[in-house]
Amino acid sequence: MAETNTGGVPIELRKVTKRFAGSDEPAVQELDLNIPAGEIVVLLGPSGCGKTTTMRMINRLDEPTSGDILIGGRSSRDIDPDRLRRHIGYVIQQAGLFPHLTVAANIAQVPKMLGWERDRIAERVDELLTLVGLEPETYRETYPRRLSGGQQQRVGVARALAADPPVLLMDEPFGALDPITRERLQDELLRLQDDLAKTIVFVTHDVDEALKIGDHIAIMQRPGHIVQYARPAEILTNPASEYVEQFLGGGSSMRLLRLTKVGDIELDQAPYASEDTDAQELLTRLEPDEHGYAVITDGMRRPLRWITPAALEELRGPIGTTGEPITGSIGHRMTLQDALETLLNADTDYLPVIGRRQAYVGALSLSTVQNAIQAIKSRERERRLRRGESP
Ligand SMILES: Nc1ncnc2c1ncn2[C@@H]1O[C@H](COP(=O)(O)OP(=O)(O)OP(=O)(O)O)[C@@H](O)[C@H]1O
Repeated sequence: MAETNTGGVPIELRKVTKRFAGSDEPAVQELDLNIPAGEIVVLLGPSGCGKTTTMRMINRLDEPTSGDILIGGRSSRDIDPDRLRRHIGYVIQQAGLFPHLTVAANIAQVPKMLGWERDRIAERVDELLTLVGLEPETYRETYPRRLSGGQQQRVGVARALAADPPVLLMDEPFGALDPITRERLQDELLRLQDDLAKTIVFVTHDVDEALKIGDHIAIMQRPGHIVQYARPAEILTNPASEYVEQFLGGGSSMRLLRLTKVGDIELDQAPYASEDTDAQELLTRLEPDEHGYAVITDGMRRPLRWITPAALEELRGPIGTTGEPITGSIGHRMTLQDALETLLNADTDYLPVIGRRQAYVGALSLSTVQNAIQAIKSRERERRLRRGESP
């Protein structure tokens, strides 16, 4: 897998303008954009705002009318276009696979152009098929028409990654897929990116896709310029203009539930203690706290049991194995939405939240989530008030 571990390079667009012959307004106008190495940057905006043109200028499928594009610090004008495209993977809607070539031959295109040995290519094809979740034995010799849309898209991603390019351009890659396949491929792209750390420019006009996939999002407006460039949470809580707000549409609170990680909200700090803690000592910590329970943990602070004040009152000496076993937990990286779902299906009204190495970091109940939602809403209200709009 050594070859799939090359990280990305930064891309910088400096006052890039593109005018197509015969059009009055430019497709892209004096666009500045810094794309950090190893990040996914999403270009988001309505049809015709210049997303695709911006992307096509990065690999020189379109040439800028003016301005400069630096890739890894080098002006793209100084790089031969063919060479440039071999170092930039490109994934488009409906994959764009060659129908008369097998899956393996489709993936092998760039390595072949680079003159790789047959064995090396074959090995790479199998490695990539596995990477994108397709069994090489089954799919290697298949033709694209026999694959589902999702499978074709996976092959498209494998093909783009073939020569391990530092940059991937993805133009609405999941646009033609059904919602379930689309979500699955988004998840897999994020999982892949955890290992590969490519610089990815991703075009979409789907707000939810952008919020989920992007490390940063550039919201574009016609004619071809950026109105806000920020992290997803910042865009939701602090849209730069009414245009951005309208483009995002309603439901920002629900979106924040999907975006916010459990570890980022204020958790219920129920006290915890190990089994050898004196029961009466733990009781003194519990009462003034107004918490109805404490968490008993092992030596690594992993949660074992719940214990109530009533149970502690009966006890003298160490707590030992008293208490009710904890049957579930919530990971600190879970989204609030998933945590809510887990809570609603749990046997208890609260669940421990575990952080690194499964250590207890706090507890979550419906009211903790409700408080977090309220905090999000009041931030939104404040923002509207500041702008002089009615709350
Ligand atoms: N080859 C071309 N010749 C002339 N005009 C073009 C060409 N390509 C794009 N345009 C124009 O440039 C503008 C931006 O187009 P572009 O495809 O970049 O937008 P987009 O945001 O990607 O839109 P969509 O979401 O519909 O793909 C549009 O007005 C489009 O008509």
